[in-house]
Amino acid sequence: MRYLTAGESHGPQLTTIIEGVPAGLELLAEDIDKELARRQKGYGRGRRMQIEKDRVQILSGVRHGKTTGAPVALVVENKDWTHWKNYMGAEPVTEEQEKNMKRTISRPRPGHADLNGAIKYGHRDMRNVLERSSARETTVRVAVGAVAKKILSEFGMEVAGHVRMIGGIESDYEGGLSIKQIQEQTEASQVRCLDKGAEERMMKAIDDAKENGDSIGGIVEVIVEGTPVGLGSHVHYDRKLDSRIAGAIVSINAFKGVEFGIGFKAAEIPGSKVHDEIIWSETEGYSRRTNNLGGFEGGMTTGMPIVVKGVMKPIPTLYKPLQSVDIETKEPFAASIERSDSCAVPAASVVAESVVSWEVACAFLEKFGNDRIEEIKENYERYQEYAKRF
Ligand SMILES: Cc1cc2nc3c(=O)[nH]c(=O)nc-3n(C[C@H](O)[C@H](O)[C@H](O)COP(=O)(O)O)c2cc1C
Ligand SMILES: C=C(O[C@@H]1CC(C(=O)O)=C[C@@H](OP(=O)(O)O)[C@H]1O)C(=O)O
Repeated sequence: MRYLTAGESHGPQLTTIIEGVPAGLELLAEDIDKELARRQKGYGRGRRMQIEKDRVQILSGVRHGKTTGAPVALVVENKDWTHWKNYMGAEPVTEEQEKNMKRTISRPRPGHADLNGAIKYGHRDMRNVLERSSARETTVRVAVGAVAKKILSEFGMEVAGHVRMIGGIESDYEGGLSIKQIQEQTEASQVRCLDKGAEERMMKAIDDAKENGDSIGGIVEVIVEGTPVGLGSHVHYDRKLDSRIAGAIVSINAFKGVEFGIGFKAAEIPGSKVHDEIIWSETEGYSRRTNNLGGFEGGMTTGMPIVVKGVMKPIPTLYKPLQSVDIETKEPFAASIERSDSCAVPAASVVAESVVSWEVACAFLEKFGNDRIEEIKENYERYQEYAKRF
C-alpha cells in the first residue's frame, strides 16, 4: 500500500489517497472518526482543538461499507478555514494586499520549520512553510492509520499506545496488561498514561510550562500484539520492518528518537541479559522467554509483541519566545507567537499508533498478498500452520 497527503493547516481541508487497500475490508466512516476523536483529546492542547471537530468523508474506494480494491480517498474539513479564507485562498492577491496581510510571518521560530523552509523554497512570508509543516497534517495520517488498524484486526493484531513520560515525569508501567486494558485505561486518562499518580504530576508540569510561556515534550510507547513471525526481511536495508517503523516514528512532527524493547539500555548490559531465549511447545510452536528486543531480530518480527518508543521534543512555539532574527530587517527579535499547544505528547501517542499500524499492515500485505481479504486469510492461515510445525 502507499498513500499521499495534501492540505494546509488553515486551508479548506486535508486530503489523502490510499492505494492498495485489499477488496472486501469492512470500512465505515465511524471506524475512522473514532480515531480522529482520540487524536483531538489530551491535556495540553491549545484552542484550535476546540474549533475543530474532525470527521472523515470517504470519497472513493468504499461501496456499501466494504472496500472495492480501488484507491480510497479521504478528506477531513478544517473548521478554522472560515477564519482564514482571506489569507489562505488559492486566488491571486496584489503585492499591496500581500504586504498588508496581518498574518505574514517574517520572524522564524527556533525549532520549527520556518527558516529552513523559507530559504529552501524562497518564501518571504514564512506562513507558506508553517501551513504545511504544521502537525495538522497528522489528522489524515491518523485516518490512514485507522484503515491500517482495520486490516490488522482482521488478522487478530491489536495496537495500543500510551505515554511513558512528559516533561521528565515517568509513567511506571511494568507490563502485564492486555491490549484491551491498555486501551481502556489510556482512554480514561487525560494524558493517555497508565499511571494514575504520574498523570496528576504530568498535568501539573503542563500547567506550569503553560504558565511560564514554555512547552514540554515526552516519550510515547506503542505495542502491537498478534504479529506473525517474519514480517519485514533481513535481505535488504529498505525491507527491514524495524527500520521502516523507526523512520515512520521520526516522520511525526517533533519526534527525534526511537527505541525498540530495552532500546538504549542495551549499550549498558551484556548479551546474556539482552538476547531473548528461544523456547518451543507442541501447542504454540516457537516463542521467546523474554522480549528485550521489542519483537524484532534481523529486521523481521519474532512473533513477540512489537514494543517501540518515540521521543517528542518540546513544542517550538513559545508564548515567551526565544530570540530570532527578522528576515526583513535582520534585527534580533523575539520569534513570532502563533496560537499553540503547550504539550501534544498525549495526542502524538495516537499518531504514533497510526504510523506503526500502517508500517505493520504494509509488511503484512507484502507477505500475504493484497488483492482481497478472503484470499489473504487463506494464505495467512496456511503460513501460521507451517510456522508452528517448522
Ligand atoms: C500532535 C502535534 C501537535 C503539535 N502542535 C504544535 C503546536 O501547537 N505548535 C508548535 O509550534 N508545534 C507543534 N507541533 C510540533 C511541530 O509541528 C514540529 O516541531 C515542526 O513541524 C517542526 O518539525 P520537527 O520538530 O520534526 O523538526 C506539534 C506536533 C504534534 C505531533
Ligand atoms: C491543528 C492541529 O495542531 C496544530 C499543530 C501546530 C504545529 O505547528 O504543528 C500548530 C497549532 O496550529 P494552530 O496555530 O492553528 O493552533 C496546532 O493547533 C491539529 O493537531 O489538528
